[in-house]
Amino acid sequence: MVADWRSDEFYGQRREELASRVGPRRFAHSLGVAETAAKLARRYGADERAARVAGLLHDWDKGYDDPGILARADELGMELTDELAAMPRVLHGLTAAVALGRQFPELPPEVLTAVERHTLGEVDMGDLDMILYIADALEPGRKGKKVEKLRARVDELELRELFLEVYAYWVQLIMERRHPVYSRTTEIWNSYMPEQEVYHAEANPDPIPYGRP
Ligand SMILES: Nc1ncnc2c1ncn2[C@@H]1O[C@H](COP(=O)(O)OP(=O)(O)O)[C@@H](O)[C@H]1O
Repeated sequence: MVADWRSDEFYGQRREELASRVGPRRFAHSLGVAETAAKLARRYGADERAARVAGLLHDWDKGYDDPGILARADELGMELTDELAAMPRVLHGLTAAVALGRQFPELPPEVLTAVERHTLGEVDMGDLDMILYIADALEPGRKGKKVEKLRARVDELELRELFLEVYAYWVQLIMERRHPVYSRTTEIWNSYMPEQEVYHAEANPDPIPYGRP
């Protein structure tokens, strides 16, 4: 009998399983993400337990190597686009969401969706989706000046603004590392941008009269 997903027992059991699914560094990262997500949930008025559980589980499938994660997606009956099949590093959240949903059907859809979206993001992300995305980037194990700057902005920014700061930082990092960028990244980014005011050129107040000799 599986314990209620909100219980400490459920958390403890998944935590133990996770320790055997990923290496010690990834395990420590997952615990850091869980705690950071819970803090962000408190700060932004979201469900703390859901955030902590999503943080713990987000890298559930990160232990697979590239051929392994492709086989995992296949076993789960997932149909991948050619593009995603060529980017195995981004698949672990997608497979984990499907696998966890089947193994623990009592997990709420918001938790599974947040796990699914934690790497690539998506248009129209919910609060928990954004919280997990941010926590993954800002947990205490992530080092660097930019990460520290972003962490310092948690108190100051609304959730959506903080998410956009972190998303922009990640996309920039991917480009700096000369990695391919997922083709929907621009669509996702643009979906959060306000409608641009259409620029109307002013009529030139001093036009050169057309046809002057
Ligand atoms: N929009 C994107 N396009 C291509 N690759 C991406 C994109 N977003 C994240 N990635 C890559 O996916 C991999 C896994 O990301 P993620 O799970 O967020 O990071 P981590 O493994 O460091 O926790 C990383 O190599 C990251 O650079």
